Amino acid sequence: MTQNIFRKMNKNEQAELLKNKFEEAARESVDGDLSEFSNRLKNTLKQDYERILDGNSQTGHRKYLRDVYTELFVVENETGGVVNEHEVRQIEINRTAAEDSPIKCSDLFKVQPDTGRQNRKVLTMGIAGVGKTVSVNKFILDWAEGKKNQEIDFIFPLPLRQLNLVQKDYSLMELIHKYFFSSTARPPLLPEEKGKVMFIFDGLDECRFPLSFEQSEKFTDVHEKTTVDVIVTNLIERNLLPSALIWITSRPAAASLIPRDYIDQVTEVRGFNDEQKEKYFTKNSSPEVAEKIMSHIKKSRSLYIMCHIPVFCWISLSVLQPLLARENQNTIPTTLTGMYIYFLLQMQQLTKKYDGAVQSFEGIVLKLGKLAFEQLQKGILIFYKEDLEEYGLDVKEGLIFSGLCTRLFQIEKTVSERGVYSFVHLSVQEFLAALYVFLIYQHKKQNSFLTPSFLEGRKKRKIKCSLLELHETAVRNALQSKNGHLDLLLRFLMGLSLRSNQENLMELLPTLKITSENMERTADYIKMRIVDEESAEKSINLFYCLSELKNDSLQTEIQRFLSKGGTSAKRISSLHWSALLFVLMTSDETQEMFEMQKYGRSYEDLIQFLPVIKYTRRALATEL
Ligand SMILES: Nc1ncnc2c1ncn2[C@@H]1O[C@H](COP(=O)(O)OP(=O)(O)OP(=O)(O)O)[C@@H](O)[C@H]1O
Repeated sequence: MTQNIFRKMNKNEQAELLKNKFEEAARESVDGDLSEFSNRLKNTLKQDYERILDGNSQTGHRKYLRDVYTELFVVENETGGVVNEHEVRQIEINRTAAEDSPIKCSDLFKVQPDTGRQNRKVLTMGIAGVGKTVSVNKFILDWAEGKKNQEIDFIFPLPLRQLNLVQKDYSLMELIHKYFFSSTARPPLLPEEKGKVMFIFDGLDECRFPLSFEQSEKFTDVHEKTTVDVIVTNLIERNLLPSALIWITSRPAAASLIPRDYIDQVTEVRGFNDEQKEKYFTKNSSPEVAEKIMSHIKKSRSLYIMCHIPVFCWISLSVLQPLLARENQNTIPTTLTGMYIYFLLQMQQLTKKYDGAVQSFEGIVLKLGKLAFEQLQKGILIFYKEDLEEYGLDVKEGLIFSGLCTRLFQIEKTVSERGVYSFVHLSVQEFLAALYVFLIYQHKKQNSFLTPSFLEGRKKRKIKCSLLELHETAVRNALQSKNGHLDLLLRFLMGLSLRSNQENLMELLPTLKITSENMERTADYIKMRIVDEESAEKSINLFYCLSELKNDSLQTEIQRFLSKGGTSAKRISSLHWSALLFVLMTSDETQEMFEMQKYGRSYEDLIQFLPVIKYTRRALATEL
């Protein structure tokens, strides 16, 4: 009004001055607002992210992220190239190649000084328990504490696990308000400048709503209500808030849900390398304990390899720390199954300590195992209250919150106050699933892999099965699975068939009858399947199954073959050939360098050795 009056009075200069002052004040107030909201968000996130569910996630027993955090090995994920050098052809694959170079998560969205380019959308892949969520949490905490990436004004973490629970329609702004600023009357104005706002979608694999990219209509209004899937797809497609940065994490099997065109950079969390494993144990115990643990796990190749997965380090630490303190160290587990049996034993001891014998342990294990097995077969890894109730696990009566379950389960209360449950780790679900399959066989001689509809048609024939038949079905089912979702279950099932493991289980399940069946036929069946198996990953798993059965004859023969100089791999049988690949792929030496000329010199050999070449840092071959 004053401006208009000035103009009417022909005092244009004063009008202009006033206008400029007004605009400046408005700008300052938006900036002030922005930094106030940004600080408020930082405070909220700092509280939410300074502690993590460290493996075993009892409510109230979260650990400080900074206390447990150990640097992870993260790489840019592309394929390797070929380098020529003299008469030796070097094939550099993996880790050392430029495209596979290590990258820090905190640098993922930085402007690159040489090119001036900036990633706007990054997909970070990694297998279960490898540290994706922890990496995301560290990124958020570093930002919230003002340590890194301060050029970003707002970071909004929206884990898919939580978004699954949003059933009503919301606008993007309403969603942000609901999750992050519910205590204020209004949400902030989001800056439109490039790279100022960031959304993090952790756990794409847990997404329970459809993501349809190609057909979806462009949705551009941040204030218009819609369904959560439309918001997510349009943020990724850059229709909604095109200036925003997007970080998505996923297990590999689900990564293809987002077409690669929409992603600027793919990275992979590889877990801990050997040095980082050691650091993890030292940081989470003491140098003496860490040394003992390292020397124990190094004795068993498969445990050592598994420890590149942080969650497995956590399980190893929980199991081995008390065992190594004992005088009698003969009973310390050396196989995967042995480790998980001890893990369950510890859980039971803790349960007794706190709960008394409220529930029959066997009863709970069977219920949990049934849930674990049936849902694993369907690929479901997260559950709601109703899912648990279906298996007789009553949330209301507090069963789930008492002792054992709290230690095996992870409970997340979300904004909607609807609890989401999952096993502390997928491998725990796989172990309990295998235990269930084994116990059902023990009690009823039934094969849990056979569905009721399958059995319907065979009513008149005998339903009782032998352990060999059970093993054969389990192997067949695991080999048929495209994403390997039954691989670990199979390994545990084999391990559970061993007498020594069953003896340890007796402490947990006193009614267990020890099987005295001969495992030779199962081992022969596995060897037969190895010969026919084309996938390197699947054969490796079958070899691990043989290790769980403590049947290492093939490996010993191959080691002997190698120690004799191992020339002309061609003359060995196809079973031994697979064993050779397995031994090479799991040896420390090959990880560093693979000299192919020791085993073959033709192109056919090169093709055959590709799985090994993929695993090694440097592959050497003479001119082919
Ligand atoms: N960098 C790390 N330092 C210390 N411990 C870690 C680290 N990363 C992971 N862990 C341990 O491993 C557990 C699982 O990690 P995380 O939840 O990040 O795995 P993930 O890759 O997100 O797995 P999923 O796909 O199953 O969700 C953590 O609870 C923690 O105990």
